[in-house]
Amino acid sequence: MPLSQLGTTDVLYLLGGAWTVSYIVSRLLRRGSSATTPLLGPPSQSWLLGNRALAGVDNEVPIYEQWANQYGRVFQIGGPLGSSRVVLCDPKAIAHFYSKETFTYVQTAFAKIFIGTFFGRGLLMAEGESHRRQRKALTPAFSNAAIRKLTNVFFDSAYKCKAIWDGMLESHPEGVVINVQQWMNNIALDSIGIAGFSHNFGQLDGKTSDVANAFNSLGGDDRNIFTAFIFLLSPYFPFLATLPTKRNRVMRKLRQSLSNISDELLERTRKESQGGVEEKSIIGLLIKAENAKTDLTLTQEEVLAQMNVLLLAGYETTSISLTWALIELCRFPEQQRKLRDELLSQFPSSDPTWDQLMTTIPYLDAVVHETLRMHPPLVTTTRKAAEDDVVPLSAPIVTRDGQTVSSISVAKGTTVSAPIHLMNQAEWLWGPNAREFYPERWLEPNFGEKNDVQGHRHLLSFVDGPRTCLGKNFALAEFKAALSVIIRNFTFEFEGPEPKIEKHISILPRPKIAGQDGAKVPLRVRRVE
Ligand code: HEM
Repeated sequence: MPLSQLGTTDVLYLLGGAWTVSYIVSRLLRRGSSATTPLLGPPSQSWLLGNRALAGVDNEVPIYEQWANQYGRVFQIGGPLGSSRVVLCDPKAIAHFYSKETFTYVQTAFAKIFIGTFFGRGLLMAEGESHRRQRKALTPAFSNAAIRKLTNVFFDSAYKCKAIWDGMLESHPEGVVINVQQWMNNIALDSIGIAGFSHNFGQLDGKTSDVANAFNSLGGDDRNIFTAFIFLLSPYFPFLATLPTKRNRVMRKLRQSLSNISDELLERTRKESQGGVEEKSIIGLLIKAENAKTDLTLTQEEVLAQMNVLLLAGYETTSISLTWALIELCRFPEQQRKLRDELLSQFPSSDPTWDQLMTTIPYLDAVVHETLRMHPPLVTTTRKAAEDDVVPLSAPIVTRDGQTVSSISVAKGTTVSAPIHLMNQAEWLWGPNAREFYPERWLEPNFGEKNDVQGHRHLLSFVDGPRTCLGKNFALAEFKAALSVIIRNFTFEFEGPEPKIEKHISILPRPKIAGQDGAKVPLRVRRVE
């Protein structure tokens, strides 16, 4: 049934059910805890829907910045059904919040159930000691030495894409229009498959995989109210996940194909120990390390769940970032030329090594970080306080009852969030051109001087603390390798005047050119002559 055909009574029943569950859970969580400091914040338009200022907005940053300026660097927003969340925009408060992740600040109940049900009990949903143990087991597989060995996987994927585009352009010197988002997905999925767990999904060989289908399905390409409803409730009522809906069938196939891939990988690592080919993939290294120990730190189920974690954390994030880089380089042709000139002058006929990618191509580094600054794939971190906490501030704020405070109390059960996109683009941290794509800022001698945000290069795109992105070096190597091949060989332009870019709601928000059906970013691509 399409959403528009839902009656008012249906909607009220749905909301009533959701409210009852969330009310009971939040009462249970708050029992015996102290109170959160009363904070200023934008008014809610209604108890039922909360503050609606962010609903359907493509760019939330100016709204958050205005609230931070008006109410202080820590404020409160009303959510649906009388709920509220504390928003931290103060660098010291954010550093404290991230440092206490997995113990004091934990995934919200829904996020935990969602990740656990659909992607297994891996690192992303683990908390506290279990998270620490799993992270310790996984970390060596992401070392610089390990990523260095994987760099050719990223180049191979980019060159496969290049070969296909060359074919498409052979008899079209005027260029062809290509939906680049699809190709960045193909590069990212094949790369994470091979580098993550030695499996070629074959997206760049013209195959379609169950994994790509599952992501499209979760990403809302087949939205309908019935499947969406079953999907949203199935974490709470597991039998719903067994109903024969299209999405459940797709998810079953995803689990089955990942389980087959992990069996193959286990078989290969066994053969390797008897003198086969060296296993370089992240999960392959993990299995090898686990096999070498007498006391296993990860269960078999956890090893399989880490494959899902790599897919969930590493596929869309990288393809979205690559797509955004191409969009920005179309908006700014001068920057596109400058990047190509740098790459062609340093690497006219060879590819950079991993060390060169990481350290000696400054403008590529600037474009990559500027893209991650302007378009963090994850725009906010939202967590629940698992215990009472006191959050220190770098500058005092005035509370709702007129007190000036230099720290705030957060009661157990409170929802707290850090707006990654705002902290990456706030004028008070990045200067008056904060909301412009300007890679040159990364090359300025006094860059970052006034910015106290902790995180990779003052960005929160990879967050900070115990949950900081484990695949950061993998992601940066892949982003830089793929972009270097593509920009050296092709030019990109919008068809006609600069189009409006909208948000396509998927597992993570993706860019789309306004008016396109689905998450499409068609650009005119020409060969560099
Ligand atoms: C541009 C690309 C990427 C960005 C911006 C990014 C960003 C992030 C962010 C924000 C988190 C924290 C998630 C949370 O708190 O819920 C995270 C976690 C994680 N990322 Fe990435 N990521 C990227 C690519 C990758 C890649 C390619 C991999 C793996 C190959 C990866 C592996 C992970 C893992 C394993 C975690 C979980 C860490 C933990 O819970 O301890 N990421 N990433």
